[in-house]
Amino acid sequence: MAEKPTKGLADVVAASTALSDIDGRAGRLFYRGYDIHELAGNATFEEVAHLLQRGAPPTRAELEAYSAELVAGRELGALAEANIDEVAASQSPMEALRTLISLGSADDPDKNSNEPDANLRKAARLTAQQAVLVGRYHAARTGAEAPTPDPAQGTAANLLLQITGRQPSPREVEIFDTCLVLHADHTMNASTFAARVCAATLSDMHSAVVAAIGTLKGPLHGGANEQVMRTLEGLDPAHVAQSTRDRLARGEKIMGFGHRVYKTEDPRATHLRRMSRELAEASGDDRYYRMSHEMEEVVLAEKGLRPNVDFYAATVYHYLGIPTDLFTPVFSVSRMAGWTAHVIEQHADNRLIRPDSEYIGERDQKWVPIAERG
Ligand SMILES: CC(=O)SCCNC(=O)CCNC(=O)[C@H](O)C(C)(C)COP(=O)(O)OP(=O)(O)OC[C@H]1O[C@@H](n2cnc3c(N)ncnc32)[C@H](O)[C@@H]1OP(=O)(O)O
Ligand SMILES: O=C([O-])CC(=O)C(=O)O
Repeated sequence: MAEKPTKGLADVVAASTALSDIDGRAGRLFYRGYDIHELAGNATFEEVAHLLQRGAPPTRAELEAYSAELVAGRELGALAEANIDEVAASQSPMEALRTLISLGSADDPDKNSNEPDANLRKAARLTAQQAVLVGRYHAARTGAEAPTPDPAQGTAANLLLQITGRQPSPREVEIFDTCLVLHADHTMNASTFAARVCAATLSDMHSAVVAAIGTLKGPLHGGANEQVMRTLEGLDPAHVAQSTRDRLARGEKIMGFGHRVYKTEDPRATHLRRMSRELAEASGDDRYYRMSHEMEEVVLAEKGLRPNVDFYAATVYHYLGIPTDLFTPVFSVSRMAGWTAHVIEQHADNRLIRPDSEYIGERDQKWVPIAERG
């Protein structure tokens, strides 16, 4: 008989990885051995994507070559290009990304190969395309002309320009770049696990990231950042504490709090809180930052729960001028670096992922033909 399952696979080690590591008690996160506190504000998203996908921080020449690959990879395939308007008109942002990445596989020159070189090329293209797709989707649904990506600028500057339609300040780009760095990988989170399960059948990288996008979309995972903003927008600033207490008393979950692995502060939240405060002060309207801070104090006092990565990311994105329903898509742009790196890692040392289940249904049933069932 199968063992009792651990609900939600909590504490089950499902894979070996050299990509990221978490010390949940100490509140520490590492990408390939580099502390997130060292990377935040010092490394660019492109450097981190290279680190994850290609195994080491790039030299200057490697970064130039990788950046050129990303620029070339911004070109969408013909099928995605032909359908973007229709998809934008009929699908929400995360649905649309799931569809458009799936369509994009049709035109990917490496679509039929899981070989290491093909996977590296696809990882770069998918990372570049996810950012372009978010900007193009937003332009298509608003009827605006998407600003042409500037080949001299990186992912953060271009994506902010594409979404907001205005040239961001250098500090805004730095902050957004740090957000992308902070969200790039996170051990066996649900979307990465989904990607690895798919890849482990020896399916292709596009299929794996489509599974991951669908998984990130849920409000218990990446979808929480959008819900955080909707909560803040729906709150009366004068009653944040009472309303939060009331919701907790009713047994409701407060989005952006709690984590399966961290038992103390999520180290990414430390940076996001600081950046949220900076942007709030610079904006001249720090209402949402103050409300967030008040919520944080109440949830800690009442439930002992701390903010996760999604909590202060919401107000950072808001102050950067990103529409609320693009918060999770922005997360997916960054996490594409991690998902693709995990697919590469899975394919390099593969075994089918097929756990067991505990059967809790009826046994020894006798089949009654439909004519006798009434
Ligand atoms: C990028 C990311 O994915 S970060 C996570 C984003 N998700 C969210 O912010 C959604 C809100 N948070 C949650 O739902 C959870 O904390 C999760 C999904 C992140 C982790 O889930 P789990 O590890 O399964 O914890 P679980 O949901 O069992 O919670 C344990 C207890 O804390 C409570 N709890 C956990 N999170 C919250 C919360 N945000 N608000 C209120 N109570 C909470 C649960 O109700 C449960 O209480 P109980 O034991 O009295 O029933
Ligand atoms: O690790 C998790 O379960 C969720 C998370 O914080 C992430 O994916 O960044």
